[in-house]
Amino acid sequence: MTSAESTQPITRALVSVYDKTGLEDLARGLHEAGVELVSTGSTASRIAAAGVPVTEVSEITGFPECLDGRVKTLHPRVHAGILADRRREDHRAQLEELEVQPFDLVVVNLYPFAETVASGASEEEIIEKIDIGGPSMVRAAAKNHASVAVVVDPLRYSETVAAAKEGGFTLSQRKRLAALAFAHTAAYDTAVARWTSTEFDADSATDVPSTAPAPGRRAKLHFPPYAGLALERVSTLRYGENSHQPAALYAEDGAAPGIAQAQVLHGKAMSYNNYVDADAAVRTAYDFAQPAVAIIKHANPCGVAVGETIAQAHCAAHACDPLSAFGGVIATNREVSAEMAQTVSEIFTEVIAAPSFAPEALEILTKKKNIRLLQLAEGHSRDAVEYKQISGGMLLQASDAISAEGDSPAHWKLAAGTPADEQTLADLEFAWRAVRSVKSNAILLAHQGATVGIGMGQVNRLDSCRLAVQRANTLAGDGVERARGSVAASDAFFPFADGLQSLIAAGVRAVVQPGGSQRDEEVVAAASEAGLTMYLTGARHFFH
Ligand SMILES: NC(=O)c1ncn([C@@H]2O[C@H](COP(=O)(O)O)[C@@H](O)[C@H]2O)c1NC=O
Repeated sequence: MTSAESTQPITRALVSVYDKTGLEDLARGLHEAGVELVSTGSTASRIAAAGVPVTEVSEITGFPECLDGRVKTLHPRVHAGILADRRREDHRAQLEELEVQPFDLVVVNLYPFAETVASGASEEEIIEKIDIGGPSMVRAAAKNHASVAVVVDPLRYSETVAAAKEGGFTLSQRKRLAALAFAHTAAYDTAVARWTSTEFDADSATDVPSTAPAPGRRAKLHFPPYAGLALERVSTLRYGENSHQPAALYAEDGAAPGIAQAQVLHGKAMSYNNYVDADAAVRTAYDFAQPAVAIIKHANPCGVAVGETIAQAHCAAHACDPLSAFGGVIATNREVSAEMAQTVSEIFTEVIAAPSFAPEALEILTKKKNIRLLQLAEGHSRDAVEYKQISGGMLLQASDAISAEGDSPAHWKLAAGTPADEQTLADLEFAWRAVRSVKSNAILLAHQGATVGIGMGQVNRLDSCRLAVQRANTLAGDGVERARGSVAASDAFFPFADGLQSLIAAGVRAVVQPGGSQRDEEVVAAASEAGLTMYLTGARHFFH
């Protein structure tokens, strides 16, 4: 806005709001500014009860609000008053001829459609909460921003009153309000279209999977013909993956609270890569019921561990690969304690993402100006469906998740060797949960609830096995061969026995893998011959 811009005085306002927050103050303020108020049913009652003069919309239309509120403002006397372009002589003349008085301001907020769906209401109740008259007025006013200001958010009432008292909004302010209003109705309609597409167009929806699901996994998920997204910018970022890529963070309307909704408690602004790694780290840590820590570099874990305490889990995760943990992104599934904070304060760390930080932990960590502390939103979770952009479109799939039933050892099949003892089985379960956070092809070696060697992102499984062994035996830098006596998890089946042979040669004593290869027999025979315990899960956890 430039100071030279002229304003459009506000003399008459149409107010129709479901959410009555701040309504009395708005009405009083507008009245003090000399604005005449016109309003619908219960909005008008609230304004009148506050002692502010108001005209019922039915007096203007000469038609009663009817059909349980389905028709209130849907009338030419209302819409002509909003849509007349007052810059045009012919529009002004028509208003006069039709005896329609124009509106300068429209204040509307809509029926709570998404909230009604989320509440588990019946179809009938949900349908009644599809607002028709509200979006019509909002869109009309936004289109006619040349003459009308539109306000859809109670947070803007005080600036609206201030504008009314100072001669109205400028054109650039009205344009900005119009853009916000169109975004508001677009997000509203997206929610309605997604719901109707899911509920009413189920016949053309695709059901997945076509094969029988593993135990505990979702049998069916609808992919409706329409899957609109409403994204709202949270912040612009310094840059994207690289410094020549401009970037921004958006939050999805109606999504489960995730990393996009987390709060930065301390430190510099989060970068694009920080967000990507924090998301991967939290996904990993939240796969465990016990206190767990994941340390991530470039979207891959360089250490994952569980422990009696979060500090123990952190020490064990860090010990896996201290070299790579430098500059890492850490996530916990428990409050960060003072003890953990003390240890982390001595290691260069980019981000700690956690459900909460103990006050003493905050005191220690906020002394480090370069570390970012990210507090996860209450009820942090992942959406049931995930999106992956490809050129020209988007792939949607049910999010991969650890299933309490399907991924539990109770459902595994012993394919080779003797049944694992309790500790070995616990380590195998830990390794199986952790491996799903490693980019494929993934081989993960673990011992006593901690990773000891991770072979990530290789284009063949043999290399992943070799990498996991080599990293287990060298990264701690103390000459101890940590692969020996460890257990291994493989995110997908072994297509040949060679990868498994390299694990056996390194002294791995038990393996968990999905099975299902054409050469399973060969792989199982190699395990049996080596006296190796091998479990088959029947489920795969590729991660790209
Ligand atoms: N049908 C109509 O003509 C109509 N006009 C306005 N509304 C909505 O009615 C609500 C306000 O109604 P009330 O003032 O009665 O609480 C607002 O959320 C507004 O968006 C309407 N309701 C739904 O479509």
